[in-house]
Amino acid sequence: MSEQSFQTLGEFIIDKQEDFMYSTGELSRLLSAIRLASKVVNREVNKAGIANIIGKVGSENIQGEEQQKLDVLANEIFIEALSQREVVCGIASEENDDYIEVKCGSNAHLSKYVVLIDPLDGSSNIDVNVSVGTIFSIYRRVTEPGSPVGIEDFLQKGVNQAAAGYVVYGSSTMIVYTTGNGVNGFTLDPSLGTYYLSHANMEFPKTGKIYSINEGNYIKFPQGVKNYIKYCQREEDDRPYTSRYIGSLVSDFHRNMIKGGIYIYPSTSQSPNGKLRLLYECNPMAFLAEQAGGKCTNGFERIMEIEPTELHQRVPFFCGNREMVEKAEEFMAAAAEN
Ligand SMILES: O=P(O)(O)OC[C@H]1O[C@](O)(COP(=O)(O)O)[C@@H](O)[C@@H]1O
Ligand SMILES: [Mg+2]
Ligand SMILES: [Mg+2]
Repeated sequence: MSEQSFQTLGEFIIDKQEDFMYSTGELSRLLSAIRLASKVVNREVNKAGIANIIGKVGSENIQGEEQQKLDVLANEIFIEALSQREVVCGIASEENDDYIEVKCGSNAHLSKYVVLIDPLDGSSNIDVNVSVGTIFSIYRRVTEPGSPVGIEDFLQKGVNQAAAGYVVYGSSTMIVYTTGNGVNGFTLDPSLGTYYLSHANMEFPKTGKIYSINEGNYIKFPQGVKNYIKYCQREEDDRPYTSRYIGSLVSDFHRNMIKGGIYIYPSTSQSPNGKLRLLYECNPMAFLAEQAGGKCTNGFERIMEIEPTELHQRVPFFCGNREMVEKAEEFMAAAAEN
């Protein structure tokens, strides 16, 4: 089938507008702004080695992480694309200490959407040409359109997300997103600069055989996680499972959603809340996982039911095939009893 017979992302966004009774097209324009920004970032990622955008900028973000040049560049590209189109009234990003109130353009403050982004996910892989990503989460504001944006517009439970998704900049570049009606994936044809629907109605396969965790931290893991890893490695039934860990959440999640698996970033003795950020990493991946028939918890409770208290708060993260996450939870509960 030649590409012109595939549905484009632009066509899909318009078609799906009908899913929303009183749609104003605002969410469609917002998704289109993300589509555009992802193409610009894709171009930069592809030529990173020759465009002097490899390496560190020499500054740290609020989480004390050294910022990579591509972290900062991707952040600027997404913020500009979103704020120039009056489609959002506020933006929060991993690379910005505080949220940004979008003022440019006369009507931005009238927009009913806020966006939370991880502009470049998997930063440790940028310099070594391993796939990285972008993660986004979209909410309707809780404050009145026209009034100043407030932190409460961002500190919403994941269950309130209007849409969420990621871009994976890998051997091919894809956008995968949901608006609560299933998960769809689109592949970029760089020669035309067009995304095509290549993965309709994505779902976790019934069973999974892959576990993804940074075993280098094994000694610091909770006993429940150590026991689950041993369970995955035991030679019985359909095990041992295969260990796969890219070190980019987007890429590890994408592979596990297609092949079947579980990704875990647990608490450690050093960081009791693990590493991943609730609002712009865990909630969007949880929305996608649940829409694809999977499950996502902090080892005990549903990620999307966690009440956020801070913009950059971290949570332990267990995400993937439903039965694999439930098995991991069994080990966490059993260890918690001891
Ligand atoms: O190197 P570690 O500790 O295993 O952490 C890897 C994890 O950290 C992350 O890189 C954090 O995301 P950022 O790169 O956006 O900060 C995830 O993508 C990845 O899964
Ligand atoms: Mg990240
Ligand atoms: Mg990041």
